[in-house]
Amino acid sequence: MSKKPLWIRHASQLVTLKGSSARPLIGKQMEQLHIIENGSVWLEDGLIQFVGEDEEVAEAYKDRLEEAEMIDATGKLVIPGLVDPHTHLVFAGSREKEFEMRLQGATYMEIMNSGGGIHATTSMTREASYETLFKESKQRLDQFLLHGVTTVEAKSGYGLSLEHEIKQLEVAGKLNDHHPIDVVRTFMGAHAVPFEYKENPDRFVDYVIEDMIPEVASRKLAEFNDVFCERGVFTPEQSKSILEAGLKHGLLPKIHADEIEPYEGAELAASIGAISAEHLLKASNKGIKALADKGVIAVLLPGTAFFLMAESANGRDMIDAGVPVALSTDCNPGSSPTVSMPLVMNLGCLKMGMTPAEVLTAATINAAHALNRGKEIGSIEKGKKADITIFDVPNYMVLQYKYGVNHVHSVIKNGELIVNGGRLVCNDTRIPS
Ligand SMILES: N=CN[C@@H](CCC(=O)O)C(=O)O
Ligand SMILES: [Zn+2]
Repeated sequence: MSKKPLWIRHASQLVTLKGSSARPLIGKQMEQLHIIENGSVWLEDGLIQFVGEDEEVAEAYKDRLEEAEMIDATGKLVIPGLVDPHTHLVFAGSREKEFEMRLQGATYMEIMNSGGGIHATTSMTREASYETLFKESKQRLDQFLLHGVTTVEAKSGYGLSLEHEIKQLEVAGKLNDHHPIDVVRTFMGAHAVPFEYKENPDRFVDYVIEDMIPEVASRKLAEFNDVFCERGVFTPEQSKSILEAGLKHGLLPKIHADEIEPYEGAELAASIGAISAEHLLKASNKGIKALADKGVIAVLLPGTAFFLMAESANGRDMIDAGVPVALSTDCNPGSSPTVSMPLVMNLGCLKMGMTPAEVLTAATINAAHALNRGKEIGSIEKGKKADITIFDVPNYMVLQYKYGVNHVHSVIKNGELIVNGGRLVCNDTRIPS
């Protein structure tokens, strides 16, 4: 943790998103960014200490101004560090051949059912050593940082056996310990039925419930429990038992729901009290209403829809129905091999009818709530972690308008400048190569 205070000054726009730490923003609230012009923030001891107009901060710290390292944000946009609440960060290998097959007409499920897809990455991840998994995943984390992200979720689910699920979760834990980005772990043993259980999927469900969940929970390897509820993967009944078993062991439920077909996944998320329902491309109106009624956060993944050449989830309708919406990359080797939250925000506007203000809310404070961290991150307010991203654009509208460009100028994590001028400042000994 830096001893010197950091003083960010003269932001053309400082987007604070203040007042939203208790619960995610819904409806019109998602447009209320609480912007300060000529904004300034004082960061010290890893926390945000003071937020205001430049003169206010200068006055408050007038006896200590000389002590601080100053960042001049003139002409720049300053926002809370981006939060990515749905990734499959830890995996080995890549699947570019499947990409080509899909371009030639094969579908995601056809590839998976013929032994590719999640199964292919499971084989590569099982075979990879701990060190290889760490190295490949760490490179992705560096890329996330360069795209302005300061917290990511990481799901397991490419091990599909206790030994290999634990290996993935341990790698994610080590990344959290050694990399500036905070890595929040989700157990997803129910990501697919592995080959060895193909003839008896219910036995695999029992294995997840009786062996995997208790071990993962007792070793505190994850905070959340997720399941791929989709026709041909896990049924709503199987998903329910897996999520209930997790709850009994203190793992909060998340769910991959209604991605390829309508399957009442959103309804299940609401009835079980999941913290979030994710994907939702095919969620029914009834399901969307249930999410709104129960305050379940919809984590939407427009990069996945784009990459699968499918129609995006209807973010506009969900916001209008009162569902709290968050955005995420879904970073994974099959359906969304991207690390770019800025691109995901662009797609939120272009493909889901969300406004530039709504996508910012969805990628910061609402994403923080989807990770049960609304009180610590996601807005620029006194007492929160000093996680901040600075873009080389004068306002938040330009960030969405000039799409396809990485506008990140600086990233500050826990009060330390980690990315400067668009480059990793690699004098940090916590980042092993
Ligand atoms: N849909 C299920 N799981 C991942 C994809 C995993 C993969 O294809 O490797 C997702 O969220 O998109
Ligand atoms: Zn996913």
